[in-house]
Amino acid sequence: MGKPGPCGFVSFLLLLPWRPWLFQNFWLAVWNGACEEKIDPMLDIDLKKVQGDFTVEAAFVAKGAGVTAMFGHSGAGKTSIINMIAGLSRPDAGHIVVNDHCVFDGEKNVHIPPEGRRFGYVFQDGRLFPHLSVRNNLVYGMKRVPPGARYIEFDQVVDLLGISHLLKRHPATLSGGEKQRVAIGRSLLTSPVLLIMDEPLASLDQARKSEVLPFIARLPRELRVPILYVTHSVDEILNLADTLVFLSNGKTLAVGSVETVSARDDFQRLTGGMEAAVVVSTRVDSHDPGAGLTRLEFPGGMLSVPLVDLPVNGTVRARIHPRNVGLALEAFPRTSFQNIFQGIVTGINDPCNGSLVNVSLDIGIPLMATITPRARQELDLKPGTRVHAMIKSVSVSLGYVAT
Ligand SMILES: Nc1ncnc2c1ncn2[C@@H]1O[C@H](COP(=O)(O)OP(=O)(O)OP(=O)(O)O)[C@@H](O)[C@H]1O
Repeated sequence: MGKPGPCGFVSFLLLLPWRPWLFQNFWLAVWNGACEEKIDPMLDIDLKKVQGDFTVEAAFVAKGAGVTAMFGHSGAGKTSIINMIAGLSRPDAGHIVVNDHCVFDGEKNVHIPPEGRRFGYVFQDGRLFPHLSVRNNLVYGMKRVPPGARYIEFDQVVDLLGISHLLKRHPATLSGGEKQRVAIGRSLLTSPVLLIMDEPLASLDQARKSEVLPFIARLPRELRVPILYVTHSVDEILNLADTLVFLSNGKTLAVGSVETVSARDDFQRLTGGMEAAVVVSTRVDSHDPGAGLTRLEFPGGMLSVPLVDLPVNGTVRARIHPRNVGLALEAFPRTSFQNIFQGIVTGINDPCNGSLVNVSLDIGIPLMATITPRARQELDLKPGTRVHAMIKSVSVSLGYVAT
């Protein structure tokens, strides 16, 4: 995100020789409910702040211990919102309630300072202490948490993140992915009520990203810690997010499931038109090793995909790219395509490289297909034309997808 965020300040806070009693006092204020308690939503955010020419007016509610991803163009207001949630800047109005603890309420003049919010942070660059071993980096924050307020244990975190073999090493000897896993562990061991992850994978190459993603995906379910995740990456959103908050010009344009929000035209435009994809939540129905296929069930039908190593009944997100969808006016009696569905054309766009055709399948899901202008002309496609959509391939988010 490129600008000073909570990171510098939090590193500074971590280095302060804090007194445990001071910590405890802040926490008691939080736990005792400094303002009216609200039950149920895990994250209930409503913020208004005018900063120069830019106004933030954002609100969203995310329930359950899942991953809430904030996504928006550069300058959409993600850092501004994170800074307010972290307590580094004070909103003009609104409220911030996390896990039924109110840390800001404009009307009641409640503003818990950052160090009293019990939030954990993970940033793009792990910010480990270079002079400390991995073990000592991990226990650094944990030692400052009163035992009664700890709900995450050392062994649990080390096992979950697969870092037991690294404990004696120093940060300089770790790979980028290992450093990030240790940084996540250090934050978790402060037993945070909310983990804020600000582009935590942005500095890693694709291989390292794929290494760390599954670990992040396990956190909400195995440790019951809610995560607020800021990213520019659609892949990370599709693999991790339960709730997607889509921001533009300081406002929340949409809040909801990844499937719903990512299907919006404005989201598709921002994420690159032809690279956009339809996302379908599915359940592993069965495997057929002989045929090399796995069958994924979704409300309305089945998708066959190349064999995936996932347990039956596991949930996965299937992502269907427009470039992998072909359209025909008639059914092919003999075809190698495994996934053919009937539907109706609902709209046609003309991006530079071809036509993007929106189709509403009879089984109730939308689909997009890329076809050449010539194919469009030959098929005489227009809204209302009935078509057979052939899905050539489906990307499956393996194993670590949020549910
Ligand atoms: N203190 C401030 N005073 C005035 N304007 C500000 C201030 N802080 C941020 N802005 C403006 O608010 C807008 C949103 O900035 P913000 O950093 O929150 O966006 P962002 O979504 O995090 O962007 P990026 O992804 O590029 O990091 C920008 O136009 C920025 O210039």
